[in-house]
Amino acid sequence: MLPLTDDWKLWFCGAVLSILLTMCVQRKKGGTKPAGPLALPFIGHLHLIGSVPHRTFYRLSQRYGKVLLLQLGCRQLLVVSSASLAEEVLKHQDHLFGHRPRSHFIEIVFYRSRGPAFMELTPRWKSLRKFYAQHVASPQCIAASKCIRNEEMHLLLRRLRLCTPGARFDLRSTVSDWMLKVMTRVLFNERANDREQMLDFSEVFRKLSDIFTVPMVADFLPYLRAVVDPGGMQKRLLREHARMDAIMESIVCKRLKQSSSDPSSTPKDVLTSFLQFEGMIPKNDGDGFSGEVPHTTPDSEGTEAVKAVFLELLAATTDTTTAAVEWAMAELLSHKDTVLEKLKRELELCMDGRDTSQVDEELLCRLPYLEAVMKEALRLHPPASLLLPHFTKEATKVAGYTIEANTILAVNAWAIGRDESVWKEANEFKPERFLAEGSDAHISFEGHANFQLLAFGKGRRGCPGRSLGMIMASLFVANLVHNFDLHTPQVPDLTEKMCAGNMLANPLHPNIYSRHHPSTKSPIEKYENLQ
Ligand code: HEM
Repeated sequence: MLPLTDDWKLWFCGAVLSILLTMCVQRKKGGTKPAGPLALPFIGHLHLIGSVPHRTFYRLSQRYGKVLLLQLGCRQLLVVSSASLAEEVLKHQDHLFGHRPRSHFIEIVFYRSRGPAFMELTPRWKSLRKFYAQHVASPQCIAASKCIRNEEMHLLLRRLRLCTPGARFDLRSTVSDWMLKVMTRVLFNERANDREQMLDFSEVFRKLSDIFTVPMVADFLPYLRAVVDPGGMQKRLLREHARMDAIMESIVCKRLKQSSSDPSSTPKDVLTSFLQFEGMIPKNDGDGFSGEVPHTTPDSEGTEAVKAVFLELLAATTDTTTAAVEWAMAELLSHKDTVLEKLKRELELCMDGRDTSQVDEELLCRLPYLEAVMKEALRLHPPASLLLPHFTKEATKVAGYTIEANTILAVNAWAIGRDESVWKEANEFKPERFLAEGSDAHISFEGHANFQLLAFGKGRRGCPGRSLGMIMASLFVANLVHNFDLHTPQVPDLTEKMCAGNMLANPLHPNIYSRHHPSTKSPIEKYENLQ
């Protein structure tokens, strides 16, 4: 090595000093990049994430500010934790942050991101969103599928009434099975687990959801993909995906066959509308089927797109709505003498004089306290606590900080819902805040304002199934509360766990007692012809 002359030593020290000085000045000014903890070589901040990332990000944001920039292996993650910053990225810069990052799990399970939720902002995404708006989540479609939800609720109530008084019941699987049955009927006119090919549906679906919990090493450290597969995750993923693919394939093929052999018997459901939308079966103009009948059998690319869309719709619906019900019930059982009693009274008043104890969907609009309870549960416990990941392909500025191209964005909806500068008694469960006379009566999930309430996201990537999700979750809670007394030996433990969404770490298993409503008959008669 060459010996350093005194001149060089002086130059060297001067250079180091000026770099340090610049760093200090930049830090003082806020710098051009958001502040963050020290990153380790290769893994960056991966070791800090922990099992409940929204809480880790919340803690880090308390220390480093509401804009955080983390290095997760080879990927940069920007986390924002205030309503005004959420507005900046989801409204003013929605055109940039509206993309989704690629993920190994998503690529496999959703057929190379061919459903809209994980697709980039392309014309195809736009037309799929339009399809959803018209054929899945429009008020007309929701009204048309109301009878399915009421029927399935009737069957569930009948089954639960047969439980031995005081039996422990598994709330989470009961809700998620119900959601899955409702949605498989709404989407493709089949009940999960009803026919032979559908037998394993719930089981495979749940296994895939569980795998979703585990962050894939491949996403952050792709160079380890070939050598590391913790817990055999990759193998399990491929196995369960193959099973789910076989089930979805049988559903799509059965429908295609039915439509070509006997078009008039084709059910009028979302699957038929989608196959028509894709040009895979002829359109029904009301007087029978018309238009070009495709002469070729759809290729695997065609059926893959259909499977991706339907699997994604089931995933988007089931876990989120199940989590919403579970959190609402956990909070109600934690506030038995106050909120739960008040909700029971509201339901009793609304149901008074009716000849059934089943709360039908059309009554939900007459239950403002129930709506406030559901909103409050979603404020404190948004099932997608960091929304779905957003992504910018272009460099930009957020709150004055420079954000590089190809940065992933997480919006901490959980932290924003508990921000004390926005919400009074932010950590308390107080549904009254959302009632007409309450302090937050004007805040709603709809529209392009109120970025402090983000359980359904906002902007172009905001949830298209918001109304349907709220209806299904509210219907479930209303019927459970009105028809049963649920007891837990202790106040429920509200510790969180990231499963397919933000859920209770210790699922509720309350003791169930059927409530008798002397003035009403059991909720059987109206749906008596059901199985
Ligand atoms: C309580 C129930 C639900 C909750 C809490 C919920 C929440 C969310 C959230 C947070 C997002 C991501 C928003 C973003 O990244 O900015 C989302 C996206 C989505 N949700 Fe929901 N959701 C629920 C129910 C539903 C239902 C019932 C459907 C089906 C109709 C649905 C379909 C979707 C789809 C397709 C997307 C992706 C949208 C896109 O990327 O373009 N969700 N949902």
